[in-house]
Amino acid sequence: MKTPIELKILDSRIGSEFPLPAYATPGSAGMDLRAMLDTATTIAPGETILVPTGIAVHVADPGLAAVILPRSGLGHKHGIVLGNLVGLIDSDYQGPLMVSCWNRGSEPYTLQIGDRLAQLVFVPVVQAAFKLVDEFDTSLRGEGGFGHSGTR
Ligand SMILES: O=c1ccn([C@H]2C[C@H](O)[C@@H](COP(=O)(O)OP(=O)(O)OP(=O)(O)O)O2)c(=O)[nH]1
Ligand SMILES: [Mg+2]
Repeated sequence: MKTPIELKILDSRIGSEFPLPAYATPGSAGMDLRAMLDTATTIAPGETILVPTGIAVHVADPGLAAVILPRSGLGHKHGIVLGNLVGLIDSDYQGPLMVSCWNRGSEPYTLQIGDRLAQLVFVPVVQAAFKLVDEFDTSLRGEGGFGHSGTR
């Protein structure tokens, strides 16, 4: 049972020349987002560009969010990842979905119009209400962190 999410097409090439984002397989967690550029665009090593996806989504439910994640093939083979590492889409955001695209590699990379460059994953969210305390109940870990347990 899939959760309905409102989507607006902002670029008419989506839904005609290029399909709407969709799950590639029944078990897919992410839907690929496309680079809705005006022209093929080369990203120089170290450069970051903001790429429109041609859509807007309104998640609406504060118990949900969407995250934009890199595609593993692009990231591993070509160094094409996200300038913000992970994009977080708030449930009340209604603007265009944008992908910050960072070439962390050592070769220029050319994005063609409509290329699938990142993926969108919907996730549950818990909004917390802080409760001020002076002391925490003792836990097994306590204040140990940042590798204090070693690597073996
Ligand atoms: O990769 C991304 C990340 C964010 N957004 C949109 C949706 C998100 O809800 C909004 C704000 O993102 P965020 O809160 O991460 O950015 P900010 O720098 O804190 O901006 P703001 O002050 O608008 O919250 O920008 C995108 O389109 N793509
Ligand atoms: Mg913010």
